[in-house]
Amino acid sequence: MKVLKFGGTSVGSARRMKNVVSIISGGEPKIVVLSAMAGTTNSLVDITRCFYRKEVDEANKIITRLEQAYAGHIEDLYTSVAYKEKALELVTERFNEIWAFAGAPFTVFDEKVVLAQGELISTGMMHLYLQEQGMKSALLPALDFMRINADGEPDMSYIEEHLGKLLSRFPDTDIFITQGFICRNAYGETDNLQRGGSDYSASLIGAAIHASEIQIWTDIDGMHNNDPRVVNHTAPVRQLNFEEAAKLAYFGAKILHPFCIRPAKESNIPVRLLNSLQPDAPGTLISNTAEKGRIKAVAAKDNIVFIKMKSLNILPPHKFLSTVFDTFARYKTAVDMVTTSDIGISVTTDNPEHLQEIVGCLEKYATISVEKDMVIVCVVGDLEWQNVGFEARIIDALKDIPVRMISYGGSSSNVSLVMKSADKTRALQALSSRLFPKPDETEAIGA
Ligand SMILES: Nc1ncnc2c1ncn2[C@@H]1O[C@H](COP(=O)(O)OP(=O)(O)O)[C@@H](O)[C@H]1O
Ligand SMILES: N[C@@H](CC(=O)OP(=O)(O)O)C(=O)O
Repeated sequence: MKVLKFGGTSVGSARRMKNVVSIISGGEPKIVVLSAMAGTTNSLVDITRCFYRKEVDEANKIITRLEQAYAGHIEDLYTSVAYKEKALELVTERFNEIWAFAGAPFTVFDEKVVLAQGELISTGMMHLYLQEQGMKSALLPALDFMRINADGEPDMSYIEEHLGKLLSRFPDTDIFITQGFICRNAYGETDNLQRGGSDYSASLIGAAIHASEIQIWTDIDGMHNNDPRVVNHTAPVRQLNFEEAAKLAYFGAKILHPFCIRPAKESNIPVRLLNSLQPDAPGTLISNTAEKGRIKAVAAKDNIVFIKMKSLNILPPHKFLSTVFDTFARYKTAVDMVTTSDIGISVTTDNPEHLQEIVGCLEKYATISVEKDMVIVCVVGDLEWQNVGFEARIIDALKDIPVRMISYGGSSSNVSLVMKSADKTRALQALSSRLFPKPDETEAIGA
């Protein structure tokens, strides 16, 4: 069985939904994971903000606009009056759930319920459309099997058991539709896997059912060798190993959710990134096959804070390092990159929530400077240290750009560099020109 995930852009209109149906019809049995229609979750986030601020009129406006948009989608998607009515009933029920919060005290639990509506609507609409087309499908409610534990980690044994039971109820069905993104937490409340989390849902489902392949269908022909929103003439990378893909996702390649690779890697299930607008394009295959000696791609992670700590020599060097890391750990603040010297340590984080407290604790032992609006630019590929030359090419590409910190050696699949956000575009373009000189192929190291 395969798992096919279609993102918000792939189900973003009636036409796009019909296109998804042409992709999922026929072939072997599959679980189809859908995101909310494009823009819906952002609108739901806006609605929750209004609810928190008690801006009922503004919330009403956004809800009404969204509800009208769905009325239009229903008109475009279904042919018969009977199915249009059924769909309208389904969508109205979901919107009533949202309306019920207007004007009432609003909590974080309510927020999760509002955010869940987008995926509940898109999957309900798809299921009805398949019925109208005479195609047999089953709707698997993600809230009945997708669960995270008290630490926010997926509860794999629960997912396996409950998904298995649900699937066994439909022995003659080949198309199963389910929601991405949404789940229940350890207390049984509606929760989610964080923004963009439908990829993660697909990968967890794939691992739970030991799928033969996980396909992530989006609006671009696979992972490109640089961010296509920033750089012109990027090209798809045909093959990545799990580690390279995980690094790119973690360091900002938006096409994949950062957590999505781990379950697939642990179960050794290939992940294919495909374009729902060009279903025959080969896309990118992510597996444990490594291609030797190639720089594969560049990605950038925004909103990074750079923290430089110069020791006041109050603590011995070994104690200084452990005190720094203990302090970050106490405030549950992960660091992305670290460099040390004889007198100090520099780190980066994407989580500034407790930065003031952390700096307050460490100021007794170090002179600290904090720089915001930084970016991590990450070059990914087979960068084994014996493959001489790759560092020189990266540094050469960035020769005109001030680089705040460089990190290599923690893994041999990436070199990461910290710089100001204002220099990101220039840096990504320079790296593309130097590392991938031709638009349709990546360059071998040393070539
Ligand atoms: N390295 C990259 N390769 C491909 N796409 C990328 C990359 N970096 C950023 N993107 C962006 O990711 C987008 C697809 O991800 P996303 O918007 O989450 O899709 P979906 O709506 O299908 O979930 C692409 O349209 C592209 O602009
Ligand atoms: N709808 C959710 C989950 C998701 O993964 O969406 P997409 O696949 O469109 O990035 C979000 O917008 O965060």
